[in-house]
Amino acid sequence: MTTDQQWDIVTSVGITALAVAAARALEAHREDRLVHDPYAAAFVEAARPEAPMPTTPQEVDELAEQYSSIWNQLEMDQYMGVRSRYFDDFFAAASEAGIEQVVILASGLDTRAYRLAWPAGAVVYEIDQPKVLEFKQTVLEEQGATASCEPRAIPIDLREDWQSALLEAGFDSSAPTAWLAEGLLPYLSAAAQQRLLETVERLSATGSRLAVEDFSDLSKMLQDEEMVELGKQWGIDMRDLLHADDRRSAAEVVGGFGWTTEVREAEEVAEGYGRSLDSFPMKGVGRFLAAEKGI
Ligand SMILES: C[S@@+](CC[C@H](N)C(=O)[O-])C[C@H]1O[C@@H](n2cnc3c(N)ncnc32)[C@H](O)[C@@H]1O
Repeated sequence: MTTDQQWDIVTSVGITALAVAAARALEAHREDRLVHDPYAAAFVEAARPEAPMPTTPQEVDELAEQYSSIWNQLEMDQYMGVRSRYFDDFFAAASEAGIEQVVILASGLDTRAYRLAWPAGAVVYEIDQPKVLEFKQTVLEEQGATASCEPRAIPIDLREDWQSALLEAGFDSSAPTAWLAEGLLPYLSAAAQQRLLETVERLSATGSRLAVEDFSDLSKMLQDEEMVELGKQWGIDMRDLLHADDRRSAAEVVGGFGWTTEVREAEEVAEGYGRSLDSFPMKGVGRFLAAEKGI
């Protein structure tokens, strides 16, 4: 991103959060679904984006002519299902290990705070832009959503001093934390990504865990005309929004802090869930990192 502007749920990078919610809504209709997000479709319905964002297979069919050829080719929902499930499993394992403090960086319309079973006493901090979180809260209230954790919204830009905002909201840096950065890093410059990971390291007690959707080569994504075309339909210029500058992977950075790291290719993770990403255009680009801060 080239400017420090604010955005809402239908503009700039905000609309990518809506698109991800639409993909999760579609996932819920699959017989072999990997996640079920009961609120995803309601977000799309409430936002009324100008670009069509199908949330049911019927809508995909209806929009086939003008839109879904791209949607289908991208197989976005296939990938999002895998990605969502992988990070759901990450949190299940963290809860199992006794971690009760969670921070979701760039939470967007992620509803894990509401749809996952959390241990008693768990607190889930969600950081994103103010208007995105405001929209999310309104829809969740309309839906009567309840959570088994205590969700705490931190409305701030992640390029600003979010550390202070988090601490002011009650974050305990002496307790182990489970962190997530899903669908975030491409929207940060290399320098902002580095600062973000340094802040995570600074705030993490021993035993903390971090999961990241990492990318091997973002420039490959930007060379994909269909991806860029899809962005245009959403009113965004992917080449302006995404940073393809040279950077160290998140695994390299946190590995350098002494964390243990496990990196898995998205295709391999998908196979483990019985799903193929063979025709996914970002093939070989997406990977998932799970890291832990040891003693
Ligand atoms: C593709 S969406 C992913 C949302 C969510 N993590 C998910 O997977 O459903 C990208 C999100 O990153 C947020 N985001 C991007 N840059 C940000 C920044 N500098 N500060 C706060 N949020 C940011 C956007 O507002 C948006 O919600």
